[in-house]
Amino acid sequence: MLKLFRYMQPYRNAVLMVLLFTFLQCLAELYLPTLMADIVDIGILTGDIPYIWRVGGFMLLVAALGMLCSIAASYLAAKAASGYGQILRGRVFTHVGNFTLHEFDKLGTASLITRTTNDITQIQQVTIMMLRMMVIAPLMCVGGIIMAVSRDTGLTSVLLIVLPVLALAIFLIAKKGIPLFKAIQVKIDTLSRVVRENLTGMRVIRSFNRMSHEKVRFNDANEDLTATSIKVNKIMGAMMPIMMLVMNFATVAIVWFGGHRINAGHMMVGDLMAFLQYAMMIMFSLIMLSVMFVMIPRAQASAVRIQEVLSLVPEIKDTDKEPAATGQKGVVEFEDVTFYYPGAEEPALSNISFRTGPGEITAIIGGTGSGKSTLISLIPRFYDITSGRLLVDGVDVRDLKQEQLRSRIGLVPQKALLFTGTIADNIRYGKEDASMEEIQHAAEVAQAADFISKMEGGYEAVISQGGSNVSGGQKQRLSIARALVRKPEIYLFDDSFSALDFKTDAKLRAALREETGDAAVLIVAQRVSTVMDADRIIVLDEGRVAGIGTHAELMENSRVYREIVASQLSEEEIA
Ligand SMILES: Nc1ncnc2c1ncn2[C@@H]1O[C@H](COP(=O)(O)OP(=O)(O)OP(=O)(O)O)[C@@H](O)[C@H]1O
Repeated sequence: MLKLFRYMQPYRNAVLMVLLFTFLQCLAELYLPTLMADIVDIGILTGDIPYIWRVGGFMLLVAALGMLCSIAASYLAAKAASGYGQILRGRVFTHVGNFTLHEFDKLGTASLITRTTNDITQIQQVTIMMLRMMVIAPLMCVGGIIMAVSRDTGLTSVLLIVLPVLALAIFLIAKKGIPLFKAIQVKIDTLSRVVRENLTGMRVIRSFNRMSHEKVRFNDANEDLTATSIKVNKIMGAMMPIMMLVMNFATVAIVWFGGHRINAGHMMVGDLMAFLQYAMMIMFSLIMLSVMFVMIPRAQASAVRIQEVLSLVPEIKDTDKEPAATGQKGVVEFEDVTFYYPGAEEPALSNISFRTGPGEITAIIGGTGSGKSTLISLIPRFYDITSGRLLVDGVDVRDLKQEQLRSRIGLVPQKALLFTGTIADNIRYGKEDASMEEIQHAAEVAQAADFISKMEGGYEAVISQGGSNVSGGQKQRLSIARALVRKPEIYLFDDSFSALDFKTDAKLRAALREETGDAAVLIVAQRVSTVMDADRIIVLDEGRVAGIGTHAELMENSRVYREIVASQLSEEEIA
């Protein structure tokens, strides 16, 4: 947690002010019982009314100052902790933005969401408490002991018995509670994962009638979290009565022994009253310390999870080099590229070599799991290749800044994803400053203009979360328009025509050929009809190139390609 505190730097002054105000508040509170003892022992016993008024007035002043310090400290602590939370959230969000897909896989999306929200809130709340209690508890404890001893040394023997008992009780409670607090965080992760899968997979769950199964899964996670929370609350609930019991015993003991000492003339009534208050302060400060010892490990568990995210170094880093201009545009070259997914034993791609130039369409076809999407994801450097060379415009992709590289690419992913906002906003996502004409043109080429004009509001029609109010094919066409509006040098279509009917698919490809001009186009497809007129077709089989050439060439030389064609033609004929 201390490591994370460095992000509090901008609030350093506020923190110092909190510590100062809290310190002053403690001094005021420690002074009050002494003033009260003076009123009783001097003012009341001698009947000195002006003295009572004078010291009483001073007491009010000290109390008011203490209160003002307390308010100021609370306000500044809340402000500093909230700002700290904001900074932490921002840091985590930005850092996660640099992650490669591998790091996402490692931590899990659900866990990353919990870490950015719940864990940081936890740290934020504990920081508010810590800022205040860190000063109050030790100061009240030590100050209280000094003041109590100064009032009556004889009575302190009661404290010598009570305080160790209290400390032991606190230790036992904390020992039981701390592991449970750590467990809670992990259980919240599990619950959010179940909720997330349920909400995103609602259609599948319903269509397979798995509602009851999912309910059981949710209930298990929910009950597990509840059971642990109840356990923690039981322990915390027991803490207060135990503390109160010890404190009440201490009060009785102090009054009893104090009474005897007053009778014997060793002590005055005011001193006993002040002593009682100091004893309370000491005990309360111990309780405060115990709360801190319980809360800090809890926040510590959260801090470790945040630190884990922040210390994860993205595998793909930007180069410092400025690549020499090659004069090439719209060229992608694979030179003997082999790629293993992190931790995988078998390569997903082996010895891939091909070159696609400006104005050329290269299609990639192959069975499921043959490595088509993997090949496409290497070009924008979602993953780094294991061996060989991958060149874009004649430069190794590792020698280009990621932003530089990606600004040349228009990617249409396999799973079309839209963002909440209007249709125009979603297309403009590809090019921030796109004019309305450019947006409309992109939509026309993507064969989306027709259905957009039929929607209420046209380009201003609102897309709901995740694009649930448009069909799969419409979603695909909008994500194609988003890539087109960018006018990139390299188009990557990852199985982006699968949800389109044959007619729309053909119309779209014809329009694309005109639109893409000098750009390199890579199309991953399952349908032979989609790839037939490409300049080059790469047939992938279990991560290896099983043939490269035009449709006619492959029909002659490639057994795998002929098998794919044969299987699809017969399927279409059957249909
Ligand atoms: N994130 C990943 N981590 C580890 N292995 C992966 C990952 N993604 C894909 N793979 C593996 O890599 C291989 C190629 O997957 P890829 O998604 O590239 O196939 P594909 O040809 O695009 O398949 P499809 O047509 O079904 O989309 C598969 O065996 C798959 O299990």
